[in-house]
Amino acid sequence: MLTIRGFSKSYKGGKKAVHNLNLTVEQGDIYGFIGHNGAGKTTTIRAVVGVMDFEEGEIEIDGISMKKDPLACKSRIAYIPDNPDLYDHLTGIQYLNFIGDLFNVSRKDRELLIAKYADAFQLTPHLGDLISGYSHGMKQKLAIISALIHKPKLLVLDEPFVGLDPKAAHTLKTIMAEVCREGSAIFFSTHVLDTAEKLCNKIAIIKEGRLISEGRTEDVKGENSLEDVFMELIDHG
Ligand SMILES: Nc1ncnc2c1ncn2[C@@H]1O[C@H](COP(=O)(O)OP(=O)(O)OP(=O)(O)O)[C@@H](O)[C@H]1O
Repeated sequence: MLTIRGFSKSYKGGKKAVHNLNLTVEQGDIYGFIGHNGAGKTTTIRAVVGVMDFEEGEIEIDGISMKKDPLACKSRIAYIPDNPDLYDHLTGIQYLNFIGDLFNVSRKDRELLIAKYADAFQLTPHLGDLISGYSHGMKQKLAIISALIHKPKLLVLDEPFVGLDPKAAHTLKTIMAEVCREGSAIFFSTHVLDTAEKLCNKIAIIKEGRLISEGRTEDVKGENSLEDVFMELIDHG
């Protein structure tokens, strides 16, 4: 579903943020991408979803090259950045309908899925309110619902648990597992190692722009906790 081959990125005037990164996310995977602040997670994610140009390497979504056919790639992706910037002058439901229109979601599917996910995130009573009046967590929930209603093949989330209350975080974990069982794939960054350990079937650890461990969660962590392995690799890897 997602293949990254030999991806490198340098920012203008800056050092190399990511070096020769290779990884593969398959259908049904919940793939956790972890690393210290400044390790290169957001840089990689922005290239994967096609909002940042890159010169070195290849990124494919569902077998399609992001460089050659970015529109076809983006139609298969939903991306939730760490600080979603939504349209403040729309109400929640207007925003969801706007996204539904963009992705050609049928009226029937739209109504069913909005009702399902807005209820799960307890956002239904607020869908008629302007987004400008939403809290950070409510905006995060709305962004997540907007991503789910068009049933993306690949869901890419940057720090999705930041700003969510414990109930909403639990709801999101349940939904992430459900959509992957139904055939989507998820690639997400997180600093919440407990959650990554429990939720992800695959993990990649990035340090200073280089992958230092990658694979099935049980192979990456062995008999240890993911936190212990992460600390060891970050300090001595
Ligand atoms: N627009 C930019 N211009 C120059 N350098 C940048 C830019 N964005 C990121 N960087 C640098 O690239 C490196 C990787 O940053 P990135 O945002 O990808 O890290 P991250 O792993 O997402 O970190 P965090 O966990 O803090 O969000 C850092 O050294 C950062 O300073």
